[in-house]
Amino acid sequence: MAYKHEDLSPPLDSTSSPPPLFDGTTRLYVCYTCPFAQRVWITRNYKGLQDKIKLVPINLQNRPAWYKEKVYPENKVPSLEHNGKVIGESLDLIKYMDSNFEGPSLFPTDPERRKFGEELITYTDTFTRALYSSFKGDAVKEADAQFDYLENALKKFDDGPFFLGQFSLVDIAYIPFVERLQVFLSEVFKYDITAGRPKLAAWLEEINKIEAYKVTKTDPKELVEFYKKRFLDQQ
Ligand SMILES: N[C@@H](CCC(=O)N[C@@H](CS)C(=O)NCC(=O)O)C(=O)O
Repeated sequence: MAYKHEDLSPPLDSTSSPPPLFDGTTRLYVCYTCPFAQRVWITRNYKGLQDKIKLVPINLQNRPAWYKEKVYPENKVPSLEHNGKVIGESLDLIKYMDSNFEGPSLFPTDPERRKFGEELITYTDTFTRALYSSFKGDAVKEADAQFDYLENALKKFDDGPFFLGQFSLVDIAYIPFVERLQVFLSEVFKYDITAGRPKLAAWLEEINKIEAYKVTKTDPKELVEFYKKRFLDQQ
């Protein structure tokens, strides 16, 4: 099926009125640069749900008050307004979206693959925490350990370039963070995450061909600047 492109609307800020909440429309609240929101945005796109799930971008720097008050008291993105309820947490949301909406399935039925997939999805928190907390310490050593872990995981099923062979929720859980870490580690630490890791290199090459993901990418220059300020206190 051909990918359905859409125009992205500008983010809503403190001056914007809320959408007509709980009118039966399914809405995915995101921030275009948030890696957690990106997971759910990719899932929506890959399943071809552009017409069924309306994307509502929020400006997190200048947040509309109604978002916390009327939509999601946690005041974070992503969140999904569906069937009169609002739910959050990106890893729960990608599973929820895969199970409750039409479109290609993003999790295999084979028990061995499912078990490994769950393990890898759970590991994303360890992976990101270890790397993000290493930037002021031994970032290279931590990057070696964490990207070796991914390289080994990619060796498990060889009937496709993705973690469970075919493209799945596991790839979606990791790619927003790998996208950011790849540019940041390369720019700041001169560290190439794909050097000596052919599986990871092939994974990135294939994932970058997927339109549903490509349209969600953040400008690498913007990422590096933001990460420098956020993690290295550099202006
Ligand atoms: N555990 C959450 C994390 C979501 C999250 O931290 N999102 C950030 C943006 S990248 C956010 O909304 N931050 C706003 C805030 O914490 O006030 C998930 O997986 O969805």
